[in-house]
Amino acid sequence: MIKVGVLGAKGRMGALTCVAVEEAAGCELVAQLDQGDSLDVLTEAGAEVVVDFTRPEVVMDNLAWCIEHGVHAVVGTTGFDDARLATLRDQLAKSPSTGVLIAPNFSIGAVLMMRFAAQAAQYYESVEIIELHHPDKVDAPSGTARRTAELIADARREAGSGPIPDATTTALDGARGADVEGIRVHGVRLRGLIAHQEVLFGDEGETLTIRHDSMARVSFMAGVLLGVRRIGDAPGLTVGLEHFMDLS
Ligand SMILES: NC(=O)C1=CN([C@@H]2O[C@H](COP(=O)(O)OP(=O)(O)OC[C@H]3O[C@@H](n4cnc5c(N)ncnc54)[C@H](OP(=O)(O)O)[C@@H]3O)[C@@H](O)[C@H]2O)C=CC1
Ligand SMILES: O=C(O)C1=N[C@H](C(=O)O)C[C@H](O)C1
Repeated sequence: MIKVGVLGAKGRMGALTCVAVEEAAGCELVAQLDQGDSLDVLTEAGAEVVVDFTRPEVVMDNLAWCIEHGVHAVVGTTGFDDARLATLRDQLAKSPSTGVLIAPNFSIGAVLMMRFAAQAAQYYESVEIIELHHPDKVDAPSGTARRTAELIADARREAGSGPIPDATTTALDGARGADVEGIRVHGVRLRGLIAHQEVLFGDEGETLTIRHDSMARVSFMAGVLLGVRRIGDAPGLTVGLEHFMDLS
């Protein structure tokens, strides 16, 4: 049995994760912590793996504690940039048997959408990303959109693609979205939505749109459980659930 603790257990994702872990074969839910609870409960309960669905402003402190105490972490919380990932690598170097998975998106379909977008990137002159979420989301653009833009930018660099054409010289603030490594990312917040993304590619005479929709948060649970089951055998830092999936 893998002993699992959940951080952010009263939140939208954390609460669902508690249920998923309780129902999962080979997993035991030993701690459910939220704002104000002491992380020491995790050691008292013998947690081997922690799932973090909290907030970008607290997740780094949670992970520092987990790494220091040799507790593996499966992280859905957003807000990771290169500087944060470098900090985690430094911390993990001092606790070499501990594993941390940072998964911008746990939905299998979203992981595939990112993979397909990276594959398509070299063939198109233009690309833009539209992410659409529920209005209670605290960060923009989404972690998924940032990651997708990074993967597309990497693929374009590798292919030697030129700059994306855009003749705009006059624009209201925000009209052209955020610039993530040269890729324009647009955010929509709309009641009724959960988590959705479109990646639009264009070239002479054709466009390609890759769209993924999470219609319910249960779509993230298979990926969370995959992370929980695999992280104990993956010391160090893993970024992206695709590393635990067979996508060859
Ligand atoms: N990777 C993925 O597949 C997914 C990632 N996410 C990401 O997960 C994160 C959480 O999303 P969501 O569940 O919707 O957000 P919620 O606001 O519903 O949940 C966050 C919870 O964490 C609690 N919390 C805040 N600080 C702490 C702390 N220090 N220790 C423990 N708990 C704390 C919050 O309490 P309080 O409200 O009192 O602050 C709240 O209950 C976001 O970054 C979101 O983008 C979401 C969906 C999928
Ligand atoms: O806050 C959310 O809801 C989601 N957050 C993640 C993100 O920012 O990409 C994953 C998914 O989009 C849902």
